[in-house]
Amino acid sequence: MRHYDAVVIGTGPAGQKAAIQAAKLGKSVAIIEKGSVLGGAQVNTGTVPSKALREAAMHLTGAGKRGLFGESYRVKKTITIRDLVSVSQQVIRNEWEVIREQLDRNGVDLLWGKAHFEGPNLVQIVGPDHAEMVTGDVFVLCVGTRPATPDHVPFNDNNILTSDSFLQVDRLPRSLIVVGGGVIGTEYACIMATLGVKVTLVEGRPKLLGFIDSEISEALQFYMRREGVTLRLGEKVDRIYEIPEEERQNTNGSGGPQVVAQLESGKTLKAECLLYAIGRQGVCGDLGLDNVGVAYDDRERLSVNERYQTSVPHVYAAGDVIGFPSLASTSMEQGRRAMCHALGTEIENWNTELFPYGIYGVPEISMVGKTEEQLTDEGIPYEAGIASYKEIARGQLLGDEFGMLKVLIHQENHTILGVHAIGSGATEIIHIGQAVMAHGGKAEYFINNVFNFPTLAEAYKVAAYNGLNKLAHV
Ligand SMILES: Cc1cc2nc3c(=O)[nH]c(=O)nc-3n(C[C@H](O)[C@H](O)[C@H](O)COP(=O)(O)OP(=O)(O)OC[C@H]3O[C@@H](n4cnc5c(N)ncnc54)[C@H](O)[C@@H]3O)c2cc1C
Ligand SMILES: NC(=O)c1ccc[n+]([C@@H]2O[C@H](COP(=O)([O-])OP(=O)(O)OC[C@H]3O[C@@H](n4cnc5c(N)ncnc54)[C@H](O)[C@@H]3O)[C@@H](O)[C@H]2O)c1
Repeated sequence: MRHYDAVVIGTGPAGQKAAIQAAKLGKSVAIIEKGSVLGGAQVNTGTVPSKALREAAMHLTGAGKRGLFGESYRVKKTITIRDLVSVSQQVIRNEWEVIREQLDRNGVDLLWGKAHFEGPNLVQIVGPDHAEMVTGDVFVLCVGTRPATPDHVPFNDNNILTSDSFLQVDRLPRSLIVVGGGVIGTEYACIMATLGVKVTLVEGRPKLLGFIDSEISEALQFYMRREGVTLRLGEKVDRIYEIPEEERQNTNGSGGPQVVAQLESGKTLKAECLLYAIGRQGVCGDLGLDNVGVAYDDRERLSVNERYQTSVPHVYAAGDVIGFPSLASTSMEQGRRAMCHALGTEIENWNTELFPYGIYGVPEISMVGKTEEQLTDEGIPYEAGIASYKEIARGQLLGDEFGMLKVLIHQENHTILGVHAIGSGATEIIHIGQAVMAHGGKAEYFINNVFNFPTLAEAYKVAAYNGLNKLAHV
């Protein structure tokens, strides 16, 4: 039986970085994967395919360039699912190779099969054609999540779909109901609307993306409505069912409605497909955690302390399995930090407050730090400095007249408390604000330093002037 200093379960972003960190610290490490491919949700069903789909949609429809070339600008008249999928498959294959090479290069043992704890330090791995046992001193559980699929929704892989099965659909539906205005629902609603699909989004709360700054979500909602998306906010779905085939053919013909969503308010929505995206569910139930003494909640997720340690000291967890924010970006860093602590290597920064969020809707959104609502609730005095992309030469060059950057500035000491961006490059330029915040920088930093011209980064300077000018008049 092989013994390892560290054993990681799951090859998603959390697991990859945990395993490589152990190898870099000179430890023997194994990583276990139950699927047939590497990379978890990030590479196969989540981040990469959805972003590849978005890039393809943006490129093929010319969206984002319409401010420059006119509303009717379109690169390709008819877009097939093949156009979209081919881009995504190429990127996914490349990611598999990159992960494989990184693991090999660092001497991480990759063990294929489903991991199951047989004792506190003993794991059985059952693969497609073999089974083996390994022991480990420390474990990092990075098993991720799967889409929540409540029993009352008749999922069928054809027209009532989760975000996993949505990627397998071989046609572009003419109409789509999206249930859930969280990150997945919002991103796919935007992508599909860009492709010309008639989208209706139902969200139980009064706004999309509950955790983002309200001004930004209002701007997003305005843009989505302008692109033809119907938003049913503050509404919940009561019942979802397929229209029987006979009725469909008799009344609608092909491409017509196939699915009905009845809302609690009494409204009836019909569309060719429905995407159900109301959150994700853990997969800890069949890990054998009873044999270790680690408990999981009713959604099969794990609780950890600030060092990513479960209630059993040698067992750590990172990534989606520990809940919010459930991002590939944060999962990687959680995995790395968990492994460092497990192997007795302290790292300097345990701060999670500057973890950024990137939401790849159309338009793109990003944030770091506090929202206006949080600052108000916490009684922190601030002023908002705003730059509209209309005032930025690069915004004009890109044809993005809609974007904006908002910098929240402490009223007294002028430190930066939060940065919120919507529009082209939002997920990139956010890191400028993040770096300044990490170093305790003030709004004056943006005024007193020169930025390349023309860049979107210039928006920081304009926002800082705007905020400080307002403060001068307080
Ligand atoms: C549609 C969609 C879009 C997304 N877009 C973004 C985005 O743009 N940016 C972003 O930052 N995040 C995004 N995310 C979130 C991101 O994909 C996840 O946060 C990330 O993949 C979580 O990483 P993880 O390592 O925790 O788990 P996962 O990536 O889920 O990987 C877990 C791995 O563990 C394996 N596993 C599970 N149980 C066992 C077992 N018993 N034995 C062996 N192996 C096991 C699984 O097979 C899987 O490979 C998106 C998610 C979705 C669904
Ligand atoms: N760009 C990114 O970083 C990215 C992209 C996609 C997904 N993800 C991650 O994937 C995870 C899952 O995303 P998600 O969007 O499925 O979940 P979520 O929890 O973010 O959002 C679910 C939404 O559904 C709503 N809802 C719940 N029940 C409802 C009902 N019956 N009717 C109408 N609305 C209802 C909730 O109010 C909530 O807004 C998230 O944690 C997210 O971080 C990240």
